Amino acid sequence: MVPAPVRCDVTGLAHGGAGVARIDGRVVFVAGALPGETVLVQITDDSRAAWWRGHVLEVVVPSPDRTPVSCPAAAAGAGCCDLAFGTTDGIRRAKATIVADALTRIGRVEVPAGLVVEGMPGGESGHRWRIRARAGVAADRSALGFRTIHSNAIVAHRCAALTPALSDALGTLDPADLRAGSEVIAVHDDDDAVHLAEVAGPPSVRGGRAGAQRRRAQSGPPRAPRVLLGGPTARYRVGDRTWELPVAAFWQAHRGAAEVFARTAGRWLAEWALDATVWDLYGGSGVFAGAAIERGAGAVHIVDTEADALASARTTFHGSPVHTHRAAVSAATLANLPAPGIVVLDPPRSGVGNAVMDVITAAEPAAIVHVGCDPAAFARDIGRAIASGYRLDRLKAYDAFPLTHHVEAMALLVRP
Ligand SMILES: C[S@@+](CC[C@H](N)C(=O)[O-])C[C@H]1O[C@@H](n2cnc3c(N)ncnc32)[C@H](O)[C@@H]1O
Repeated sequence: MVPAPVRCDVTGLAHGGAGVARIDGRVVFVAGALPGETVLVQITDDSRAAWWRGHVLEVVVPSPDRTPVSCPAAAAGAGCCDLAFGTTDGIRRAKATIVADALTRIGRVEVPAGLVVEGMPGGESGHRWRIRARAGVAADRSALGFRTIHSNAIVAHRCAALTPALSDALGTLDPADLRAGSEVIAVHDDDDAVHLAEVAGPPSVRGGRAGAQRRRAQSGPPRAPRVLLGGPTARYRVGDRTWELPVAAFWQAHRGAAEVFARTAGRWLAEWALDATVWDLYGGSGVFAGAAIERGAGAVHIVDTEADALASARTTFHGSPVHTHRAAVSAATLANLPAPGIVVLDPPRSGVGNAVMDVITAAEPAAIVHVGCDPAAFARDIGRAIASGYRLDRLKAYDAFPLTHHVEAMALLVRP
């Protein structure tokens, strides 16, 4: 039986973007709610004893930070911009609380007072973003657009996070020319060029392994990216340095992100960088390697699993003391590197993990910079380093994914 709607007060925002409320002492994560609001909630998942999930049916008392939904695709149900119904300042305040709470609760870290989530150059939406976005192709190839939350249905509205040029380019595609289960990667690069490429969508959308095999037999999604517009590679710049990368390869989504993160890391590391050996772990094409080289590093070792990113780094850093290692970051990989003076970590959402953090702290670099896009994993890693004797010297958080619940945090850890 569907539970009756419940009225409740929302006290905070959880990592993941849902409002946090309590019903009879039980935590309820409420999608579509902002801190400070009173809402009528439809419970959608009451299967656990500790917490439930629900979504807003009606806002009874709105937060002063509530706005009309600023992303047309999100307003139509797409999962792209999940917090496009809040003011920039209000959402940033909530994200700062999420980062600080994670550090305190999970990392057991004393967080400096007044942590703010800083804005990025280029504004909150559309205009002048360098963005890499994925749009899905409907199973019956009738539509191209963004997937709705919790379903594979497609919403063919513009997403506010995309540059107008990207939205316009996506609008020129005829989904009937694409393959069912595909996704389109859209990139607006630093030459102002727009690139679109068709790639295979995630297995859940394609129907799992069996579905993928069946569709491949019926000319399913392409195995390698298929260029639809522009070229196979995109060009990105940080300072005077240029990278050329396949369109589907990783690059920071926000136009300002690579520059801002590299500048912050470079400033933080200046004290130790001269002639230092630097590990740039999860280093991709070497954005942080560039910051270290600029500060006079003696040698930089980039470790990453992606061949394309490392090939691009070798071209960009030709003639510089930058070495690439195609491997998963692990105790075994790190054992083969020369001892570091500095370590930079920019892992995927899962973070670094205790085992690798222990290897890094045991190598006793003077400074560690951690860049994390998942507050919980970031907090766990920072807490682990502090438990091994490091001190949190600097902490920053950036609104690198405006209109969404995502946030990027950076920490400098030093050996006292
Ligand atoms: C958040 S990106 C950062 C890339 C780079 N620092 C940048 O700013 O462009 C994370 C990187 O980790 C890499 N990666 C993911 N899992 C990995 C693993 N287990 N070992 C090494 N690299 C990994 C990905 O290929 C990706 O390049």
